[in-house]
Amino acid sequence: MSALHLSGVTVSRGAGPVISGVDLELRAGEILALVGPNGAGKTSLLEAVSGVIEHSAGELSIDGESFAKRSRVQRSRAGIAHIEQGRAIFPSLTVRENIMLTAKTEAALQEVLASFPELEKRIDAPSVLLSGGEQQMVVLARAFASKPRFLLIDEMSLGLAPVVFMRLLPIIQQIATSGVGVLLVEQFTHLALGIADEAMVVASGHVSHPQGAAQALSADPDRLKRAYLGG
Ligand SMILES: Nc1ncnc2c1ncn2[C@@H]1O[C@H](COP(=O)(O)OP(=O)(O)OP(=O)(O)O)[C@@H](O)[C@H]1O
Repeated sequence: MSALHLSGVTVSRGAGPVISGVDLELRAGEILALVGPNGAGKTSLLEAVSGVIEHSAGELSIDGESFAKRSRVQRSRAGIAHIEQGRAIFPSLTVRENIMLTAKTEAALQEVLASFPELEKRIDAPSVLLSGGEQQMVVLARAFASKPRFLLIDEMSLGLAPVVFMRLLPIIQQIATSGVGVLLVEQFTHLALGIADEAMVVASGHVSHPQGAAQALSADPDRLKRAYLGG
Protein backbone atom coordinates (compact mmCIF):
# COMPACT_ATOMS: atom_id res chain seq x y z
CA MET A 1 0.00 0.00 0.00
CA SER A 2 1.28 3.46 -0.92
CA ALA A 3 2.34 5.55 2.08
CA LEU A 4 3.95 8.83 3.07
CA HIS A 5 6.48 8.47 5.89
CA LEU A 6 8.03 10.92 8.30
CA SER A 7 10.96 9.75 10.37
CA GLY A 8 12.45 11.89 13.14
CA VAL A 9 11.20 15.09 11.54
CA THR A 10 12.03 18.35 13.31
CA VAL A 11 10.79 21.77 12.25
CA SER A 12 12.38 24.98 13.49
CA ARG A 13 11.15 28.55 13.33
CA GLY A 14 13.24 31.51 14.43
CA ALA A 15 14.87 30.68 17.74
CA GLY A 16 14.67 26.89 17.61
CA PRO A 17 12.62 23.74 17.08
CA VAL A 18 8.84 24.10 17.38
CA ILE A 19 8.24 20.39 16.84
CA SER A 20 10.79 17.57 17.08
CA GLY A 21 11.29 13.91 16.31
CA VAL A 22 8.00 13.15 14.55
CA ASP A 23 7.49 9.67 13.13
CA LEU A 24 4.32 8.92 11.21
CA GLU A 25 2.96 6.79 8.40
CA LEU A 26 0.12 8.17 6.28
CA ARG A 27 -1.34 5.34 4.25
CA ALA A 28 -3.40 5.64 1.07
CA GLY A 29 -7.12 5.43 1.79
CA GLU A 30 -6.76 6.17 5.51
CA ILE A 31 -7.40 9.18 7.73
CA LEU A 32 -4.74 9.99 10.33
CA ALA A 33 -5.89 12.60 12.88
CA LEU A 34 -3.14 14.85 14.26
CA VAL A 35 -4.45 16.58 17.36
CA GLY A 36 -3.04 18.56 20.27
CA PRO A 37 -3.26 21.93 22.00
CA ASN A 38 -2.68 25.31 20.35
CA GLY A 39 0.94 26.04 19.59
CA ALA A 40 1.98 22.36 19.68
CA GLY A 41 3.48 22.62 16.19
CA LYS A 42 0.81 20.93 14.06
CA THR A 43 0.62 23.69 11.43
CA SER A 44 4.43 23.88 11.27
CA LEU A 45 4.62 20.12 10.66
CA LEU A 46 2.07 20.21 7.81
CA GLU A 47 3.92 23.16 6.28
CA ALA A 48 7.18 21.21 6.37
CA VAL A 49 5.52 18.23 4.66
CA SER A 50 4.05 20.27 1.79
CA GLY A 51 7.18 22.41 1.47
CA VAL A 52 5.80 25.78 2.63
CA ILE A 53 8.75 25.83 5.04
CA GLU A 54 11.85 23.65 5.32
CA HIS A 55 12.25 20.96 7.96
CA SER A 56 15.48 21.08 9.93
CA ALA A 57 16.08 17.36 10.55
CA GLY A 58 14.66 13.96 9.74
CA GLU A 59 13.47 12.15 6.62
CA LEU A 60 10.32 12.53 4.50
CA SER A 61 9.46 9.95 1.86
CA ILE A 62 6.73 8.45 -0.27
CA ASP A 63 6.99 4.70 -0.89
CA GLY A 64 10.60 4.79 0.21
CA GLU A 65 11.60 7.67 -2.07
CA SER A 66 12.80 10.78 -0.25
CA PHE A 67 11.12 14.08 -1.11
CA ALA A 68 13.01 16.02 1.56
CA LYS A 69 14.92 18.11 -0.98
CA ARG A 70 11.99 18.71 -3.33
CA SER A 71 10.37 22.13 -3.77
CA ARG A 72 6.77 22.85 -2.90
CA VAL A 73 5.76 22.62 -6.57
CA GLN A 74 7.53 19.28 -6.99
CA ARG A 75 5.80 17.92 -3.88
CA SER A 76 2.47 19.08 -5.23
CA ARG A 77 3.22 17.30 -8.53
CA ALA A 78 4.11 14.19 -6.52
CA GLY A 79 0.56 14.26 -5.14
CA ILE A 80 0.83 16.15 -1.84
CA ALA A 81 -2.03 18.67 -1.50
CA HIS A 82 -2.29 21.03 1.47
CA ILE A 83 -5.41 22.85 2.61
CA GLU A 84 -3.99 25.63 4.75
CA GLN A 85 -5.79 27.32 7.64
CA GLY A 86 -8.43 29.88 6.68
CA ARG A 87 -10.88 29.78 3.79
CA ALA A 88 -8.63 29.57 0.79
CA ILE A 89 -11.18 30.42 -1.89
CA PHE A 90 -11.24 33.23 -4.40
CA PRO A 91 -14.41 35.01 -3.25
CA SER A 92 -15.10 36.89 -6.47
CA LEU A 93 -14.95 33.71 -8.56
CA THR A 94 -17.95 31.43 -8.87
CA VAL A 95 -17.94 27.95 -7.39
CA ARG A 96 -17.33 26.54 -10.89
CA GLU A 97 -14.39 28.89 -11.49
CA ASN A 98 -12.82 28.03 -8.13
CA ILE A 99 -12.97 24.29 -8.78
CA MET A 100 -11.87 24.64 -12.42
CA LEU A 101 -8.56 26.08 -11.18
CA THR A 102 -7.56 22.48 -10.50
CA ALA A 103 -10.18 20.41 -12.36
CA LYS A 104 -9.23 22.02 -15.72
CA THR A 105 -11.83 20.11 -17.79
CA GLU A 106 -15.64 19.99 -17.62
CA ALA A 107 -15.50 16.17 -17.35
CA ALA A 108 -13.18 16.36 -14.32
CA LEU A 109 -15.42 19.03 -12.77
CA GLN A 110 -18.50 16.81 -13.15
CA GLU A 111 -16.61 13.86 -11.68
CA VAL A 112 -15.74 15.89 -8.57
CA LEU A 113 -19.25 17.35 -8.23
CA ALA A 114 -20.66 13.83 -7.92
CA SER A 115 -19.17 13.85 -4.41
CA PHE A 116 -20.44 17.38 -3.65
CA PRO A 117 -24.19 17.46 -4.39
CA GLU A 118 -24.68 20.60 -2.26
CA LEU A 119 -22.25 22.51 -4.45
CA GLU A 120 -23.87 21.40 -7.67
CA LYS A 121 -26.89 23.56 -6.80
CA ARG A 122 -24.68 26.63 -6.24
CA ILE A 123 -22.27 26.06 -9.10
CA ASP A 124 -22.67 29.47 -10.74
CA ALA A 125 -22.94 31.49 -7.51
CA PRO A 126 -20.09 33.84 -6.59
CA SER A 127 -18.27 32.02 -3.78
CA VAL A 128 -18.54 35.07 -1.52
CA LEU A 129 -22.30 34.45 -1.25
CA LEU A 130 -21.81 30.94 0.15
CA SER A 131 -21.99 30.09 3.85
CA GLY A 132 -18.75 29.32 5.71
CA GLY A 133 -19.45 25.58 5.52
CA GLU A 134 -20.18 25.73 1.78
CA GLN A 135 -17.00 27.73 1.19
CA GLN A 136 -15.01 24.98 2.90
CA MET A 137 -16.75 22.45 0.63
CA VAL A 138 -15.42 24.45 -2.33
CA VAL A 139 -11.93 24.29 -0.80
CA LEU A 140 -12.26 20.51 -0.40
CA ALA A 141 -13.64 20.11 -3.93
CA ARG A 142 -10.77 22.12 -5.38
CA ALA A 143 -8.22 20.04 -3.49
CA PHE A 144 -9.93 16.77 -4.52
CA ALA A 145 -10.01 17.90 -8.16
CA SER A 146 -6.21 18.16 -8.12
CA LYS A 147 -6.25 14.33 -7.73
CA PRO A 148 -3.93 14.21 -4.71
CA ARG A 149 -2.42 11.04 -3.32
CA PHE A 150 -2.05 12.65 0.11
CA LEU A 151 -4.16 15.50 1.47
CA LEU A 152 -3.10 17.61 4.47
CA ILE A 153 -6.04 19.44 6.07
CA ASP A 154 -5.26 22.17 8.62
CA GLU A 155 -8.14 23.10 10.96
CA MET A 156 -10.82 23.28 8.33
CA SER A 157 -13.37 23.89 11.12
CA LEU A 158 -11.87 27.26 12.13
CA GLY A 159 -14.76 29.72 12.51
CA LEU A 160 -17.39 27.02 11.90
CA ALA A 161 -19.90 25.68 14.42
CA PRO A 162 -19.41 21.96 15.14
CA VAL A 163 -22.76 21.20 13.49
CA VAL A 164 -21.60 22.91 10.28
CA PHE A 165 -18.23 21.17 10.36
CA MET A 166 -20.03 17.84 10.78
CA ARG A 167 -21.45 18.26 7.25
CA LEU A 168 -17.88 18.21 5.92
CA LEU A 169 -16.92 14.97 7.65
CA PRO A 170 -18.63 12.54 5.25
CA ILE A 171 -16.94 14.37 2.37
CA ILE A 172 -13.52 13.96 3.98
CA GLN A 173 -14.30 10.27 4.53
CA GLN A 174 -15.34 9.90 0.90
CA ILE A 175 -12.09 11.48 -0.27
CA ALA A 176 -10.15 8.96 1.83
CA THR A 177 -12.29 6.07 0.56
CA SER A 178 -11.35 7.05 -2.99
CA GLY A 179 -7.75 6.15 -2.07
CA VAL A 180 -6.32 9.42 -0.73
CA GLY A 181 -4.31 9.42 2.52
CA VAL A 182 -5.70 12.25 4.66
CA LEU A 183 -3.68 13.90 7.45
CA LEU A 184 -6.31 15.76 9.47
CA VAL A 185 -5.31 18.50 11.93
CA GLU A 186 -8.40 19.41 13.87
CA GLN A 187 -9.44 21.36 16.97
CA PHE A 188 -12.71 19.39 17.31
CA THR A 189 -10.79 16.40 18.61
CA HIS A 190 -13.68 14.00 19.09
CA LEU A 191 -15.14 14.70 15.66
CA ALA A 192 -11.72 14.08 14.10
CA LEU A 193 -11.17 10.87 16.08
CA GLY A 194 -14.67 9.76 15.09
CA ILE A 195 -13.80 9.59 11.38
CA ALA A 196 -10.08 8.77 11.66
CA ASP A 197 -8.54 5.33 11.29
CA GLU A 198 -5.45 6.33 13.22
CA ALA A 199 -4.52 9.21 15.51
CA MET A 200 -1.58 10.81 17.25
CA VAL A 201 -1.22 13.65 19.73
CA VAL A 202 1.43 16.36 19.78
CA ALA A 203 1.95 18.73 22.71
CA SER A 204 4.66 21.28 23.47
CA GLY A 205 6.57 20.42 20.33
CA HIS A 206 6.80 16.65 20.70
CA VAL A 207 4.71 13.54 20.09
CA SER A 208 2.94 12.84 23.37
CA HIS A 209 0.89 9.90 22.04
CA PRO A 210 2.36 7.98 19.11
CA GLN A 211 0.34 6.94 16.08
CA GLY A 212 -2.18 4.22 16.86
CA ALA A 213 -5.83 3.28 16.41
CA ALA A 214 -8.07 6.37 16.68
CA GLN A 215 -10.76 4.37 18.41
CA ALA A 216 -8.42 3.33 21.21
CA LEU A 217 -7.62 6.98 21.93
CA SER A 218 -11.22 8.21 21.79
CA ALA A 219 -12.24 5.37 24.13
CA ASP A 220 -9.64 6.46 26.71
CA PRO A 221 -10.39 10.09 27.72
CA ASP A 222 -7.78 10.01 30.53
CA ARG A 223 -5.05 8.97 28.08
CA LEU A 224 -6.16 11.70 25.68
CA LYS A 225 -6.13 14.32 28.43
CA ARG A 226 -2.65 13.26 29.59
CA ALA A 227 -1.39 13.42 26.01
CA TYR A 228 -2.78 16.99 25.65
CA LEU A 229 -0.90 17.91 28.81
CA GLY A 230 2.34 16.57 27.34
CA GLY A 231 2.23 12.80 27.84
N1 LIG B 1 5.77 32.28 11.27
C1 LIG B 1 6.23 31.95 12.47
N2 LIG B 1 7.39 32.45 12.94
C2 LIG B 1 7.87 32.12 14.16
N3 LIG B 1 7.23 31.29 15.01
C3 LIG B 1 6.06 30.78 14.60
C4 LIG B 1 5.49 31.07 13.32
N4 LIG B 1 4.33 30.39 13.19
C5 LIG B 1 4.17 29.71 14.36
N5 LIG B 1 5.21 29.94 15.18
C6 LIG B 1 5.40 29.34 16.51
O1 LIG B 1 5.61 27.95 16.35
C7 LIG B 1 4.98 27.24 17.39
C8 LIG B 1 4.08 26.18 16.79
O2 LIG B 1 2.99 26.85 16.13
P1 LIG B 1 2.00 26.07 15.15
O3 LIG B 1 1.10 27.09 14.54
O4 LIG B 1 2.79 25.19 14.26
O5 LIG B 1 1.21 25.17 16.20
P2 LIG B 1 -0.25 24.56 16.08
O6 LIG B 1 -0.22 23.30 16.87
O7 LIG B 1 -0.67 24.47 14.66
O8 LIG B 1 -1.12 25.64 16.84
P3 LIG B 1 -2.56 26.26 16.44
O9 LIG B 1 -3.53 25.17 16.74
O10 LIG B 1 -2.67 27.42 17.38
O11 LIG B 1 -2.47 26.64 14.99
C9 LIG B 1 4.27 28.26 18.27
O12 LIG B 1 5.08 28.54 19.38
C10 LIG B 1 4.15 29.46 17.38
O13 LIG B 1 4.16 30.63 18.13
